[in-house]
Order: sequence, then C-alpha cells, then structure tokens
Amino acid sequence: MRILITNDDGIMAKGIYFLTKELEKYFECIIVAPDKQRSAAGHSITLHRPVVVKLHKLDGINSRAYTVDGTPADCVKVALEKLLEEKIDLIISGINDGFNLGTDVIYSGTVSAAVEGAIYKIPSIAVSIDFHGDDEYYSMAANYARKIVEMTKNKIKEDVVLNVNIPYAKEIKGIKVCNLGNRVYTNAYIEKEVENGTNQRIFQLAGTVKDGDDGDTDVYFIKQDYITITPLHYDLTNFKILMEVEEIIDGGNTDEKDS
Ligand SMILES: Nc1nc2c(ncn2[C@@H]2O[C@H](COP(=O)(O)O)[C@@H](O)[C@H]2O)c(=O)[nH]1
Repeated sequence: MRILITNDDGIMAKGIYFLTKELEKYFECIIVAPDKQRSAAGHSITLHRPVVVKLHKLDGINSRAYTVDGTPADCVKVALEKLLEEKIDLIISGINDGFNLGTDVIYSGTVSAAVEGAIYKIPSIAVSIDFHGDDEYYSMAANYARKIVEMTKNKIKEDVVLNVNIPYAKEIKGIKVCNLGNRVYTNAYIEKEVENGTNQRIFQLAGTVKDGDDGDTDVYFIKQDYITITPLHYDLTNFKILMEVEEIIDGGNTDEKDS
C-alpha cells in the first residue's frame, strides 16, 4: 500500500515527522508538503504564479520527501497530476497542531489537503491533535493514525475523507464515529493600537474556543477522551433543503411559458 503524506504545518513540523516515522514502518510512503506553515489555508490553490517543488531530505525519515512553496491542496494536486508516477492508494494529512472539529474543517488546510485527495477519488484521512506539542502525544497519535489506516484500508470508498481528531488524554476511551459539532470561538479578533492620524484599524485573528456541549458530535466526544472520526464529503449540496428551495423557486417561477 502506497501512501501520500502531506500536512499544512509545513515539512519541518513535528506532526508530519512522527506520522511518517510510524507509517513508513508498515507502508511505502511519499511526502509532499508545504515548505512552510500554511495553517488555515483552507482549500486555496496557487493560481497566479508557478509553484516550486524541491526534493527534501528529512533527518530520521527514509521516505522520499518533496516541498512545495504552495498550499496543502497544491501539494496533493501537483503530486497527483505531475510529480508522482506511482499509483497512490491513500492520502493522509497531518498530524495537525490543533484540533479540526466542527466548522474548523472549513478553514483547515489539513482537512482540505485530504479533501483534494478525495476529489481525485483516493481515500483520504486528516489527522489532528490538540496543541500540546510533547513527543509522547505525537507518537501516540501517529500510532492511532496507523491503526486507523490498518482498520480502514481497502474498505473506505475512494471519495471519502475521514476526519480524525485524537485527544490529549492519559487514557483514550475509544473511537467514536460521529457528526461534526458546532465549533464556537469567542474574541475572534484583537484590535491593535495604531498611530494617531492614520485612517486604519488593525485586527489580529485570535479567539479562544467556547464550544457548546453538542451531543453525539466530535466537539462533545473529544472532551470525553474519545478519538473522533467523521466521514466528510466535498459535495456541499444542502440535501435537507433542496426540495424546499425547489418548491420556493417553482412557486415563484415566472417562466416564460406561464405568461
Ligand atoms: N482563532 C480562530 N481559529 C480558528 C477559527 N476557525 C478555525 N480556526 C483554527 O484554524 C485551524 C485550521 O486548521 P489547520 O488544519 O489549517 O491548521 C484550526 O485548527 C482551528 O483551530 C476561528 O474562528 N478563530
């Protein structure tokens, strides 16, 4: 099984190091990752300039690695379109510094890199952990990520993304497959002082998480020390209200043939 590994924290991040260290013991791995931190890049791609791809030697890692001076989605796209001759069986993005729960997934470069894989009909997994940064946590998360790869390999359909979050817990209670919850941030922006007389205001996006207790969602179960897995899809159609909108439009439709 050949795995394309990427992330959004950049090639030098601990998360991709620990993830690759674990996966390459069991699978053939190739890294294609941003050359620097690209958090919250979402699904952006680089349109108005070329991207530069370089071979990169990661100390302690045997797998071939490339950097891209672009976004996480660029990494997956250029890897699958041009860079790699080999067939890729799975794409795994992470291990992200910071959970990607609920609506985080919309902003997340980590998740978007995995979604890009699903767009290319390759099963993909995004893995995120809490901000804690100790090696034991990364190592534990990498071990769980590998186990999830083992559990799901050849079983997950080609255009599915599994969004995985792993809690910082002494004892993980298990795995919950669940919906995305509602991720709430407060104090989203901090206003910075500006010199008098300037007609500008400066805001730094910050924010602390103030999650509600969404039942049966990733936001809830992560706090109960469960690993959460949410299957995602890039089809953003709102099927729940599709018929309702159709009726509204049909009801108000001023189609020529009716006049
Ligand atoms: N301060 C805020 N942080 C936010 C908000 N919405 C999302 N986020 C964070 O962005 C990253 C995106 O994930 P990544 O995989 O690209 O690193 C995620 O971890 C969230 O914590 C927000 O409204 N305010």
